[in-house]
Amino acid sequence: MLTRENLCNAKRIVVKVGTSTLTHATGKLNLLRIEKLARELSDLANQGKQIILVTSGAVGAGMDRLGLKEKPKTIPEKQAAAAVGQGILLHIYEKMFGEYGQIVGQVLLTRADSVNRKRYTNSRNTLMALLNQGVIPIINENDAVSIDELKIGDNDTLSAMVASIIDADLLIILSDVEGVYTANPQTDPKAVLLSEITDITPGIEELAGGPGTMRGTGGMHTKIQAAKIAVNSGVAMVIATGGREGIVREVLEGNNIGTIFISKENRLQIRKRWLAFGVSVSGRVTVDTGCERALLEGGSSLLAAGVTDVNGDFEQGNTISIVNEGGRELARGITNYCAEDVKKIMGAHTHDITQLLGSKPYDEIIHRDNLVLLV
Ligand SMILES: Nc1ncnc2c1ncn2[C@@H]1O[C@H](COP(=O)(O)OP(=O)(O)O)[C@@H](O)[C@H]1O
Ligand SMILES: N[C@@H](CCC(=O)OP(=O)(O)O)C(=O)O
Repeated sequence: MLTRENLCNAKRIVVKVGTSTLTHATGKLNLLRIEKLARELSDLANQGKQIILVTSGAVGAGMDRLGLKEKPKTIPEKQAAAAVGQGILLHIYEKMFGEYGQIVGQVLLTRADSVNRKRYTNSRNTLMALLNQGVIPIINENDAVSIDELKIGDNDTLSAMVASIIDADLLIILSDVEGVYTANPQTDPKAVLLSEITDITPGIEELAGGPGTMRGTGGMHTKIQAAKIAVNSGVAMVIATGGREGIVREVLEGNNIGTIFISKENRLQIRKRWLAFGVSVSGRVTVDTGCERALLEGGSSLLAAGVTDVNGDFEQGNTISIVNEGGRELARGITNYCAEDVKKIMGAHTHDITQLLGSKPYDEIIHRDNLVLLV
């Protein structure tokens, strides 16, 4: 397990850099910063580390080239900006990494590449092949073509999914803020930096606000969601400022900077990681405390008797979240019943399902084999 003291042992490292770090307040690319990042990551690759860069900035770079002062409002306009900007970004990375003799390869992903298990495995194989040849994959969401339903939507989540897919040791998210504060430091001067988070409780999730600038996308909220994916996949995560030169090296030296999220000791099996994080969540069921205990401590399947509420319009076969009465997400899994049927059978005993629905195709709403615990 990685802690600050042994971060230097991280071998496979995903670094995510946000638009707020890659651009100036003018909206133009911060070339000096990109150059320094390329130099630092190339040097780490020279040391034998396997580095993956997840970069935002396509929409920002495209907006600048197209002379747009505000973020495009319609999806096609945003996609057009991304199409223009992605080329610019890659051209610059290719040039700057090339200065240090480092080969890079562009990989553009969408949710479709993880929803389907074959494509999930294929993405992993491609990335591993690049790493095995000493290439730094440069990843972004394929914004120009991804449709709403199959969008990952933000690169914090994308970077955590990538880290999960390739069994990374560490994910470093570089932003325009030092780490997670007790409140948004841009609006609350009394906010205090949290150095270490061992448990992502609902309280921690509540601290996280939206983006700091109109250039950023998800703010701290998506970074905390990303941390949930990372730690449950056995990947430690650090949020740190991308504004400081040498920041990645400092993190790896174990300096007390930014916020570290300690990963769970047991990495989920790959199928369970795919189930929990590759697929979109289509709805939510709330369970009572007895059911919570049975799931967490008893290794049980989810039965109708423990369900107290249903949200969302999910179908049989969709992935749904199981939350406790305090709203904490306990698990995710593939449901055997659609939302309408769960509403009819919630609170009922298994032997009453036939009477309530006219048939009972399954005893459990989610079978244990198709369920992943997240706490
Ligand atoms: N609790 C918090 N701690 C730190 N930053 C926060 C918090 N809540 C909201 N934020 C905001 O999140 C911003 C970083 O996210 P974002 O603007 O999306 O940047 P990026 O482009 O790096 O993803 C910070 O600048 C800050 O304004
Ligand atoms: N894929 C988009 C970035 C999405 C995103 O999450 O942006 P950010 O919050 O700046 O990391 C782009 O390249 O513009």
